[in-house]
Amino acid sequence: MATAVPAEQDAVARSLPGARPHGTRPPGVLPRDPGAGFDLVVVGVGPGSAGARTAAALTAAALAGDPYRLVVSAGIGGGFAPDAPVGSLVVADAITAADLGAETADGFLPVTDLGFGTVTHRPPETLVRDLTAASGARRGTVLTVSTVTGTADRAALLRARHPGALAEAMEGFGVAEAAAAAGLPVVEIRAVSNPVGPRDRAAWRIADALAALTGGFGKFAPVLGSWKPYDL
Ligand SMILES: O=C(O)c1cccc(C(=O)CC[C@H]2O[C@@H](n3cnc4c(=O)[nH]cnc43)[C@H](O)[C@@H]2O)c1
Repeated sequence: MATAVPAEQDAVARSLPGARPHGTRPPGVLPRDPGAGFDLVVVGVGPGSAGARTAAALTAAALAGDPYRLVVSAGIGGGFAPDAPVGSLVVADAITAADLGAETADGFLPVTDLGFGTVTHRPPETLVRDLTAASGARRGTVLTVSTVTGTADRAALLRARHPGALAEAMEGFGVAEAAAAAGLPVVEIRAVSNPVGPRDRAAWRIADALAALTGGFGKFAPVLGSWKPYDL
């Protein structure tokens, strides 16, 4: 379970009583209580830090002979109005790097158009379906940005480029790249703290979003714990 900051980790952990910080679980110990199958990692803000720290955690677990089977990127995020209001939960059916590419005179080109890499990771459909059914969370694209959107024009441009986008945050694509490199499925879950648009940091409803994250994980945990990758 990768979160950017400790406050997000605490919000998730409140619904996963047996969860532990990454690296503290003795290899091979079978979980006995709900939540005990989850490890928590603070991966920092932004896709670079998130990717590096997630990759390090996945590699360490694999080398210890106790590899992970699913990677979850979770935290607060901005929501595109009116579809993802403040306090709502979004489960990503696509995790897309929104600004990974090149500006040209004719507009933005994703790196895939330049012949490199990928810009979207898709969480397993059955997992997205079961998480949304269990919680009432919305499903849609979650964009990963390196710069928080701060104007209505930029929000409109992102939505035009990504019509399925419900939310933006700063870590999902980095976490997903690390998961893909390790051959693991990934999902991203965001609780909306602010609308994507003109910057008004004072209006971010962080406490409400963290509470929504805690409430959501009470419903997500059984699904995440029992999900089998039969549709990969
Ligand atoms: O100040 C606090 O108490 C606090 C508690 C929890 C989290 C924070 C953060 O500032 C987390 C930054 C984190 O949030 C994501 N985020 C939230 N809104 C947006 C947005 O509109 N656009 C992009 N990212 C957003 C992001 O993933 C950051 O890593 C503070």
